[in-house]
Amino acid sequence: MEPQVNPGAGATTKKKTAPEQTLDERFVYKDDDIIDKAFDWKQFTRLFSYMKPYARQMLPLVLVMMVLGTVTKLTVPFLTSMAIDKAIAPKTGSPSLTLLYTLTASVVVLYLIQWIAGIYRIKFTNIIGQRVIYDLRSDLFRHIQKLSFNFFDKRPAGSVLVRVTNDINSLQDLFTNGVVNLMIDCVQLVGIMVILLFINWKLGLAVMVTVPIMFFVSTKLRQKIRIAWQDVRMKNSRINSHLNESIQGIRVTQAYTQEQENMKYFDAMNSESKKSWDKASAMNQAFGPIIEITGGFGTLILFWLGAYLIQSGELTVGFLVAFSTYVSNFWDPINRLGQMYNQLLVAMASSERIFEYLDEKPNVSDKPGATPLPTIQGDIKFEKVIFEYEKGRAALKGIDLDVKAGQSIALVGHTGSGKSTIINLIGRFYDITSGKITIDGKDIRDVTLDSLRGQIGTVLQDTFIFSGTIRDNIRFGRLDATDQEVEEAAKAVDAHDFITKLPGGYDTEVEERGSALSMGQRQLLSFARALLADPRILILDEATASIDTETELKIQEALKTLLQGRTSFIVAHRLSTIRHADKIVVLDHGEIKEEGNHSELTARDGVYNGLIEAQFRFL
Ligand SMILES: Nc1ncnc2c1ncn2[C@@H]1O[C@H](COP(=O)(O)OP(=O)(O)OP(=O)(O)O)[C@@H](O)[C@H]1O
Repeated sequence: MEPQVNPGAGATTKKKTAPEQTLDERFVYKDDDIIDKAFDWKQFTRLFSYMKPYARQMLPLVLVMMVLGTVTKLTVPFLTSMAIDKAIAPKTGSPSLTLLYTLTASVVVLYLIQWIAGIYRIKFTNIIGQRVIYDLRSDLFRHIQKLSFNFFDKRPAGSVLVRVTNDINSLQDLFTNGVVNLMIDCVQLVGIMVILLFINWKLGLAVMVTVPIMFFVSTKLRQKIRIAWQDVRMKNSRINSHLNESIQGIRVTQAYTQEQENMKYFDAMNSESKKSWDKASAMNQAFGPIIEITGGFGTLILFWLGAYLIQSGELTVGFLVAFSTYVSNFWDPINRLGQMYNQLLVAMASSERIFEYLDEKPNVSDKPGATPLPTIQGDIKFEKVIFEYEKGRAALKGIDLDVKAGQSIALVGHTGSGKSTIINLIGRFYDITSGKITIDGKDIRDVTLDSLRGQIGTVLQDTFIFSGTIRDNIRFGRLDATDQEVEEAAKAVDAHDFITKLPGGYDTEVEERGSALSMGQRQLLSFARALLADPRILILDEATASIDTETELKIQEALKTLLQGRTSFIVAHRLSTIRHADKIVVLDHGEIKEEGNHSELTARDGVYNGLIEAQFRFL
């Protein structure tokens, strides 16, 4: 059977065994594109409010250039008609070469002005466009950075990326060319209409009969073309998602020899993309001839009626030539207006997606009147804390915990028992559903987020290394730290040795996510980073991956340095860490089952003992 690609979100969820499953059921990518979107004034004004800061300064210049360009353009056919009627074939008297030269020279000057006005118009509009896009992109990035974990839980990174890149880019055209072209076309259209009616109203009206037809054809057909191209974009976006996933998961794919299977799906998507591209491009090709035929119909009327009017003496040959030039200048703006309208609708869809993110409120934020948290001593208390990621499914079911300043707490429990949830709540990355968490007696919801998180150091299991130098990565803990402080922190956690052995020492550039460093090295770097930040509370999600004994010992020593004098919560995976903790909290399905230090808990022969036995029986 031909593999089918998924029709987007909402693909069947019926349970099937693997052999029955089609590829479209295996890979489900949420389609992010709004295919068709009606024009919305409110959104349009909001979008254009981004132009406001630059409009006063730049728009008058653009308008002057635009008027200059249009007036010169519309004057040329008039001079041509004069050249024919007055200089080349005058009704009375002989042809005048002097007049012809003068008119030709004037036309050259007009073209020159038109050209210069065009250059400056494009320059100024580009400046406006680029600044608007810059502001929009910054706003969106600034806002996304403030959004809560909850927002990112629900959205794949790819879809967020597409909004910051593709959707913003699709507005670029509108701001750089679209708006100004729209104004130029409107001015030109009105100008030409007035001139046509002025030269000969009968001929003018006759030619304009084709305008509504032309406008209708142009708008309708363009709409179809736009939807076809949107479809192409959507198919390509699915290819991107699959590509992204395939590259990220390439190690697993190769380890399980799933390359063929992935290829089949990719081929199916690729051919769907090609099909939709063929369709869109065929429509595009049909557009030109249809517009030309409609235009030809207008020209036919023009020459047929024009010839008649010349015979009856109501029109001169020169004016007929000028008329035909105006008419051909007439189709372009009409044609472009249809295009512009469609461009506007595409922009509407993009801006809707951008504004949806901009309007998204972080669900964890400073409450009105929140005060900065004074320097923390380190007492932490959980009182009857209940937390649900999703309504009705409690991840923590009434946690009571009393931690004294300087104590180290090891959180243990089976997978999914709520260990990571507890540490996420201390930094208020999620707000609790009910109960209370206090630090030094202050409810963490009453203090500002910055002052709270600024005093908590976090070391996650999957240490995130940013692209940049080793030094930059350590300094991420405290941006104003001196080079010496960076090195002291590295020495304290025993990372100095391996860093100095790297080709560039502290200035070695690490690739994105630090893939060139070993797990243990990355851990040590993150310890140095946390030590530099010198937080009163330390949260540590211990790495699960096993490392060699030597590094293990180094990490244990580094950990001791790091934990000294701080209140710490460790999601512990190593027996040595657990043993040294002041208090071990054993979690089970979101509840605390046991609490105490290692010797107390082992003496009890309860859940802890069973857990230790199951996890560390190989030790
Ligand atoms: N972002 C999330 N959205 C919805 N549910 C979540 C989310 N994160 C965790 N959960 C659920 O909350 C419960 C507790 O998860 P948590 O990550 O705290 O467990 P854990 O003890 O840290 O597990 P592990 O040892 O595997 O890391 C689990 O049932 C999990 O499915």
